[in-house]
Amino acid sequence: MRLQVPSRLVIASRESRLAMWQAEHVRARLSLLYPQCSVEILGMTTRGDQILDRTLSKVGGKGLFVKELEVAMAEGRADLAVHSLKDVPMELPEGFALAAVLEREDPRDAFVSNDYASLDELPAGAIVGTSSLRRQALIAARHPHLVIKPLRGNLDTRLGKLDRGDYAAIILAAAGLKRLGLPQRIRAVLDPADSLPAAGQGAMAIEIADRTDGVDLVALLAPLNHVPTAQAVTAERRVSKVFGGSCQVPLAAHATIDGDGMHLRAMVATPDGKRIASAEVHGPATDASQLGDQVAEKLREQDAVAILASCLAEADGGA
Ligand SMILES: NCc1[nH]cc(CCC(=O)O)c1CC(=O)O
Repeated sequence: MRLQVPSRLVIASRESRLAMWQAEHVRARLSLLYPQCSVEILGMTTRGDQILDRTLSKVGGKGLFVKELEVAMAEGRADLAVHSLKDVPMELPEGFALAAVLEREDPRDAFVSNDYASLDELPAGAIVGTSSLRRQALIAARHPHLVIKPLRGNLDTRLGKLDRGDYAAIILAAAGLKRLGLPQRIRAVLDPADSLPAAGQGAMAIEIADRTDGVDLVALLAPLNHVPTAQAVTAERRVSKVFGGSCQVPLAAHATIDGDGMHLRAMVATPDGKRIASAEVHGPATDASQLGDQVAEKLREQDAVAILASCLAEADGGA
């Protein structure tokens, strides 16, 4: 059966440099696949981009970065949205779906500093910037002598705050720095054994809305879907979903694929890093969701629910 290729496709994207790079990457690949189709990018500002003064977990979480793009699709102003998968809520609203997950970039966290080469080199009291509760908990657990301060904004804003001297070092996703052509800013990549990545970190996803015009976007986007990455992030996001599916808790889930096999590791912690539960499972990559459930079950056996309950209580009290 021949695919019906529309004459025009519009990609909705946030306007940060990273989001635009990602949208342009998808645009270029679709243009190569479907030269007869004009692929355009519609840039837009989201609430998540506007609210820069508060920790994201306190103002509504991940959905803030995707809502406006979904509205554009629902209103027919865009056909697809390109996201950093890490920012996509575990459950999409009715009528939306992820159509493809692209091959993952480096999923690790990166240590960025102008003065120090690694977390181990930082002196007691040094200020480390991150707004991720996961990174905060993991740093606090291993480096209790460091001071963690919130750091928001897009990548350029965050690097600017480091360069201005507000922090001794900051932690960012290696993937974003690499995509923006800034790999030289990475002084050290953190070993996933020490800093287990967030679910979906380093992967891009394409979201679509249900439509009635007969255009099969899932089929059109299929060549961009990278099966091992899709399997890995299915397992990771399953763990996240089991534990509430928000970014309001320190939770990590990271899967690697070797041939047909998957190795899934996951962790939950209190924000101060004093209590950590971690677990891992191995199994067939095709059983991604079940592996996610299994690792979640192991975390539960280590009191994960109580650990997360204590940090949710803290978030409520600290507003
Ligand atoms: N929450 C912000 C965000 N969402 C995706 C990335 C980086 C790229 C990626 O993980 O794909 C970042 C920046 C960061 O965590 O430093």
